[in-house]
Amino acid sequence: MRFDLITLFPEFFHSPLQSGLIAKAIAKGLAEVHCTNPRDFTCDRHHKVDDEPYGGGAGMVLKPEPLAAALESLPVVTPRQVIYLSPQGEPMTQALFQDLATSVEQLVLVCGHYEGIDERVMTWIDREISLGDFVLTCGEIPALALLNGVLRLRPGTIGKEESHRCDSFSDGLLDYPHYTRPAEFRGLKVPEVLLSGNHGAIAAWRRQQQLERTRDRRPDLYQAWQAQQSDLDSH
Ligand SMILES: Nc1nonc1C(=O)NC1CCNCC1
Repeated sequence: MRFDLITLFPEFFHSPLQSGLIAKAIAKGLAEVHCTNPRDFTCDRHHKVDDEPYGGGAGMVLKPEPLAAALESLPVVTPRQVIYLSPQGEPMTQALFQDLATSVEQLVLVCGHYEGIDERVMTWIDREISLGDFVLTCGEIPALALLNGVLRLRPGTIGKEESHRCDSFSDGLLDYPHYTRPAEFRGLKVPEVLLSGNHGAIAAWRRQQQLERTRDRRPDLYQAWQAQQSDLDSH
């Protein structure tokens, strides 16, 4: 899988792509990551990538020429999607990551800055995606989150030490609590059932924990899960 990051700050990605499972996946050749800086596609002596907004107002807007030139400079690997990261996009979910991990071989991620990009650049964009309903200083953080979440789902990225099982969102519920040695820590004990060796009881306890946590913390997810269950029960 090829990731192309359109970014004014390629150095932002150096460290996070050099550690952990993502670095291992890249080293194993499961993915290649390329950064392209729109500033390299400017023609003026100041290498201008942004300008004042038409219609006035605060802030700056990323100019269309450098972004379009950067996008057009990329090799094309199909199937591909060109994604603009912005708060106006569809929200990132595990289902969206699953979709991208299984449907494309190239992901181009355009990282926004300032007030945003000139709307005419949307001509080159397939999909707008948001990390969440908040505003950051840069689109690189959402781009990194998306790269991480999608590459994690590609075969070979996570081994037996971590399974996609914990993608509890994939079954619509939050994850259950986890414990490891020691059995007692500062007077805090591990739930007895987890020490029982009774795999049926352990599975039932974990499922119950998922349901209770989702009900208490994310009523929106819980409601959707209940609706999904009633659909399944009625078929
Ligand atoms: N939330 C977000 N999901 O994707 N991008 C997001 C974001 O906040 N981008 C910033 C918006 C203001 N300009 C700099 C980039």
